[in-house]
Amino acid sequence: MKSIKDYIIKLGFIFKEIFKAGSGVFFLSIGSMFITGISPVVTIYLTAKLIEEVGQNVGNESSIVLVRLLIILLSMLAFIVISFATESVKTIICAIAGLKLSHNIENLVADKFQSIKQERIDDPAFLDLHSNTLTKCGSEPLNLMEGLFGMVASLISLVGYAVIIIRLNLLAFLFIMVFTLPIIFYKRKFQGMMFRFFSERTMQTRRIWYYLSLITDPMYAKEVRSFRLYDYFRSKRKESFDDFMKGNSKIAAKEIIVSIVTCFISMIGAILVGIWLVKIAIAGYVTVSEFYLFITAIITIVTKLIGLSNQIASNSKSMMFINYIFEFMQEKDTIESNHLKIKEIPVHIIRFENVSFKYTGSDNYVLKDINVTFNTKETVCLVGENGSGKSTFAKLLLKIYNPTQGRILLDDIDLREYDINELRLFFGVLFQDYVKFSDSVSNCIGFGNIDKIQSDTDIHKAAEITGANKFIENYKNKYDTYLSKMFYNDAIEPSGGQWQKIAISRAVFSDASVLVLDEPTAALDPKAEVKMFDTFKTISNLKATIIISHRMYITKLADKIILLDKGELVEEGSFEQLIDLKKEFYNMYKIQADSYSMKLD
Ligand SMILES: Nc1ncnc2c1ncn2[C@@H]1O[C@H](COP(=O)(O)OP(=O)(O)OP(=O)(O)O)[C@@H](O)[C@H]1O
Repeated sequence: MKSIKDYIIKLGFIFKEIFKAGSGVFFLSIGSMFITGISPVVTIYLTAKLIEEVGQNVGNESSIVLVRLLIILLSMLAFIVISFATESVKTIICAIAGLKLSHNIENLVADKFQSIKQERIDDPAFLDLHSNTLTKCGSEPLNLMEGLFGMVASLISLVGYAVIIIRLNLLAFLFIMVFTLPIIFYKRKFQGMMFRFFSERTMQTRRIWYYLSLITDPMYAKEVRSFRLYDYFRSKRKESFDDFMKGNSKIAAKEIIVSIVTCFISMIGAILVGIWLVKIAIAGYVTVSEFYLFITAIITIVTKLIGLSNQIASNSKSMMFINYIFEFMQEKDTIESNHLKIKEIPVHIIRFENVSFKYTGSDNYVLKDINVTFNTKETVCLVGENGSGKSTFAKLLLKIYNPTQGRILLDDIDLREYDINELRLFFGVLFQDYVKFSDSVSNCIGFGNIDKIQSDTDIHKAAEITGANKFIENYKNKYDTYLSKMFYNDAIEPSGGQWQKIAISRAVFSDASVLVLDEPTAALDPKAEVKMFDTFKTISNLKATIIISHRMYITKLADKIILLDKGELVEEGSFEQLIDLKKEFYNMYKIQADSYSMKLD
């Protein structure tokens, strides 16, 4: 009962979306469904009528007879033309509305995706669902609608044929029906098996796609070619694909055999009833035109029933795929947000209180019992070895993840109490793996604050602060220059360091109170790096800045340095304090300083 209700709810959703995409499709499909449904029955009925009329009027060439025959003939043709025209228009309208429907459902999926927690996005099981949803959300809803209307059309035809056969003999009809039951049952069963196979192999399918992208995506071309990896990834893809096909072919082979056998079984009913019909026709119990009508109905009803079994199976498969969309839309692991606004005060205090964190699926704590307080007048530098947890610290502060234990407080209130959008405006960020947008320079910087993306003066100011203006102004179209050659031939591909300066400009352009910069100088040349040091001085005078860096000289900027080691906060204080402490920070600083004081001769 629950599953029927569930089915109806899902169908209701799909039909609502189809209606939104184009009510014309809906009504045309209903019209076409009726015409397609009754058309074959009407055609054989009119043909039988024509045979009967011709038979009764052999030798009678009166104009009344000729007109009557002509009317029957024209009715047949008119019906064929109308059904063909409706079907053609429906196909065209469906193709257009199908695009719109796919687009609308993709948007719903994208809206939902935006609300999913990062922890869940990191989960491979979620990536399976995500991939299944995205690959099916475009095509399956329309497939289901067309399939259901097609099924109703077949049922209408079947009712017509059933009426004809029942007029002949009810038992003959039941006899035919019983013999077609196996094919309907097994077709549905195999579609279920195929669906389960595809579901279980989603990760393998993703892997096949992953290898394809490695060998075809321009983004990977340089590295794959330089390391001569093409053959390796191609063979890995083939290996995965062959294994996938082995499983797929096994089910398909079984399905072919069972289809042929059940098809023959269905035909047995029709053959037996046909033999009986021939016998009663020879005995003179039915006329020639009735014989034509009945024999055509018997043969066609079986082919229609076989067709219906395919439709039922493919509709149930579509519905199973559509379940992915529903499962995705019902994801509960969404980003929580409360309503609290951030106070408008000159200095905010941020406090990590017994914060520990481990990533989903991992047993290891990446941050362990962190306690630290800093305020937004301070410039904070986070240092530590690779993997010590610096970026994770920043991600918790940005509320991309929540602490596994402990709390992060902003002005003594847990970050979880705040409106998430307030927090997103409060913090500006440069991620280590920042995005290189394919867009104009102006937008690439303006994305730092979408609400004032039109403000060219502020965009230019941000680029001046970071020094990005120097190379931007050399571009022919200045700030209107398109970056990355994804769409335009005359676009510019900035160098690694130039991209980094654009990304820092984006963070600077944000109206954030606190800037979090993760490895902001990693791609800069030595001269640019020294200049960027002055830039950070300027930025940190303008707003609170948290810098994560392996460049120890940057720590001179800091009011507070936090040193992490294997997820633990091991040292904390001003530059002078930590140097005087002569412990780990001192050692790290000294190693780098010594390595830079190389003799020039
Ligand atoms: N999404 C993730 N899922 C699971 N583990 C992760 C994830 N991101 C990072 N880690 C693990 O967390 C640990 C800390 O990583 P993090 O990126 O915070 O270190 P880091 O100090 O910023 O390192 P680096 O200086 O190399 O950038 C590492 O062991 C890393 O493997």
